[in-house]
Amino acid sequence: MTAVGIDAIEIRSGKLKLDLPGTFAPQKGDDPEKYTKGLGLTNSSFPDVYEDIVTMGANAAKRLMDRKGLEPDDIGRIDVATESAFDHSKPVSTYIAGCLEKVYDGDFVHANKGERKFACVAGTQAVDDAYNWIRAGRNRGRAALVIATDTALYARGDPGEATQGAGAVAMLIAEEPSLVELSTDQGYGSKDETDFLKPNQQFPSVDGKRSMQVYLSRMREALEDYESVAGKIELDDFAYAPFHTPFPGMVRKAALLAYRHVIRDTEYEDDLADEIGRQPREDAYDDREAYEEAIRDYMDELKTTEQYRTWYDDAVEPTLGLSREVGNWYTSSVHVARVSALRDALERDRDFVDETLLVASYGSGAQAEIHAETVREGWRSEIEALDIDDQLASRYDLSWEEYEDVHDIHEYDKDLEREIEEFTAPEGEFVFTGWGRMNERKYEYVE
Ligand SMILES: CC(=O)SCCNC(=O)CCNC(=O)[C@H](O)C(C)(C)COP(=O)(O)OP(=O)(O)OC[C@H]1O[C@@H](n2cnc3c(N)ncnc32)[C@H](O)[C@@H]1OP(=O)(O)O
Repeated sequence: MTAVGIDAIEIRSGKLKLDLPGTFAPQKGDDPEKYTKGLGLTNSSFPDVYEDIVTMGANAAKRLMDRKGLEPDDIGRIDVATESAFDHSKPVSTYIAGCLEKVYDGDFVHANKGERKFACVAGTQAVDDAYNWIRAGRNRGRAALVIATDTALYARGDPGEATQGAGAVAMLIAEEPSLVELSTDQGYGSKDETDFLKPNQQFPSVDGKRSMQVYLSRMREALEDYESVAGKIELDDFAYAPFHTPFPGMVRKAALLAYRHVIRDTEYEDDLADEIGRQPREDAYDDREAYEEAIRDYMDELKTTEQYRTWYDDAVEPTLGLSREVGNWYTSSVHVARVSALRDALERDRDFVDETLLVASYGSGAQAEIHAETVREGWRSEIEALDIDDQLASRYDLSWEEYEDVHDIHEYDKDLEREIEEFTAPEGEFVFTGWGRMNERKYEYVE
């Protein structure tokens, strides 16, 4: 079977940053370590006044197309995943295609365009759609452009305000990919939940604590479903496990739960038995409450063991590198985690071809998806080509007053937008220039 997967990837960060321990924590009267140690975040990427989901997505896509030497005719499909759309009818992919057509000779007239919605898991779903389109033989030799893009902002004062972010990831899905091959084994955990939603509003309604529980429950179901098709997960089979990362502290919880599940009835559990005992089994307890308390005690001990720490430090911690610096990017967050893992492999000069990643995506509302990917020959040059370090280093560091000014314009309030000056000077990029006659948003390319 011809390999299908991610051929190339580009990341575009918002050009501003909010320093969480330095700028945000003092204003909230919080200990800075709540952010750096508790949530695991140092900075949030933030969009400048001329940036939004279209500009970030188009800028990521343009860099990808230029680097890979692609013309519009090479692309048969453009799918955008976002939770931050500003239109209920016209998909963001049409705006992004319109931007790209300003700078390329050809056009995307014969490309199928769409928009995927299921909170943060939509980015992975769009990758799946592209994969299925190619597998079905409907691509006519062309590749798919998948763009996950979000301005992940919360209402001022919401606890989620600490986990904001803004950025886009563009991925080229193609046959014989350079970066990773996707496997057909997938597991899902999906239920109707009311934990995080945006009913006709740009900033979300969130039950933060509940959303964390829902994340863990759906992940467990997805893991069980994955094992039902792919067989029991062996810890040593996976080099890294990138998770959807709203904030690294969430992944810390999910990884511990996943580890407990995976080692049950294995030699890893046996090896730990002398130190912390065996995992509680439900049938040994009179009621669910006592069982759950025993599980919590076991997990508290498990996370301190050298065996667990070693696995976590090798397979999970390296996936969090970029997230700590950029915050939650919703639909692209798990794709940023994958890049962090591959960057770690590069830094450590790992011989990495044919290694496997276990990728765990999640979207509120709620659905988790878990699948495996295999690293391909071209991974090293793809990861070396990223310029994300330069982007992060050149972000404009917002003061508290500037943050307060700029935050609300990304709720797409037209009156506010005219009043606020940009913080950075655009160069060689797509920018938002204002609203049109039919309330459409307008864009230009600035040389
Ligand atoms: C959108 C999605 O992807 S859904 C899945 C995840 N959900 C979200 O991201 C929803 C948006 N986020 C939120 O609503 C909020 O940020 C929340 C609910 C996650 C956390 O908000 P708060 O209630 O303000 O934070 P909380 O008091 O729980 O502190 C966060 C962590 O920092 C720890 N902490 C607090 N102070 C400190 C400190 N001084 N030093 C070290 N750690 C600290 C807390 O113990 C907690 O860690 P724990 O959960 O392991 O105990």
